[in-house]
Amino acid sequence: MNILDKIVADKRKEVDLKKSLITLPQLEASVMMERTSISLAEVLRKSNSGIIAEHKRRSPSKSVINQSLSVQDVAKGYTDASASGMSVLTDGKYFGGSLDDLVLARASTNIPILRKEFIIDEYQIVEAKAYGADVILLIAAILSREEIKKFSELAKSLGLDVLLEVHNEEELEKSIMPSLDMLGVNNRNLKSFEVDLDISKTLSKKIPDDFVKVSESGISSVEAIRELKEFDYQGFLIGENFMKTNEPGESAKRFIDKIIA
Ligand SMILES: O=C(O)c1ccccc1NCC(=O)[C@H](O)[C@H](O)COP(=O)(O)O
Repeated sequence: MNILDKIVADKRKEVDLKKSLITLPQLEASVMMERTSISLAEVLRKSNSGIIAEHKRRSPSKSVINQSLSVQDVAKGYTDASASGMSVLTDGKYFGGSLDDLVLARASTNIPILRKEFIIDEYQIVEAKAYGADVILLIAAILSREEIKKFSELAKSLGLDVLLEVHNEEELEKSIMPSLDMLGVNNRNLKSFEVDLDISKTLSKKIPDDFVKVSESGISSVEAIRELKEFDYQGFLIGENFMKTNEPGESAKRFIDKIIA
């Protein structure tokens, strides 16, 4: 079984357990359900940098990245750096994240927050809203077209933006639909962990102009951003490059300042 299949199998068990502990009506009672979400797609359309800075403690490809920082400090740092958005990993087993991280990030910043999660059930979308996210991620590699449609339409009905992630042409063709806001190309193969920025460059031509294009993973230089901008990317999801430092906010600030200089 590859790592992605393992993550999804664990996620199914986790979601089933959660559903038995916290019911949908209980989730829907969260004050956050009334909050007006901020559109990351709109922010990216107007942004000069397009950086979506990620809070990432560890990962299957790198094990430990940074376990010592508070998510509040990281969120404040990314906000001071003028990041366009923040991505918060909420998976515990493989990434060391949690829904607490999402709530704490929400309490520390007003920039749009992406719940970075392996979404396989509508329950997790309501959860994303209830815990303060503005955007959800849907990963084409683990969802059918019907699921992408059902999940993205639910997210839109809750006022959330949808970032749909693909890694190849087949996933892209299966996924295009009007209920998506952003098309993300993951440069990392989630089964082999191989990273190649050319994946973003190759797929860009196939993404219709109606969607904001986001390039994800393996980005560590301003030169790479400049090249990706030539391929019409407006969003850039960066995790490890910032989180591996002692001050992710400062690191993001220097990076963003260089882009907009
Ligand atoms: O990062 C991983 O090792 C990973 C492995 C399996 C599934 C997903 C994974 N990462 C999730 C992400 O998409 C990245 O955290 C995000 O794009 C930022 O990537 P990076 O800048 O390379 O940290």
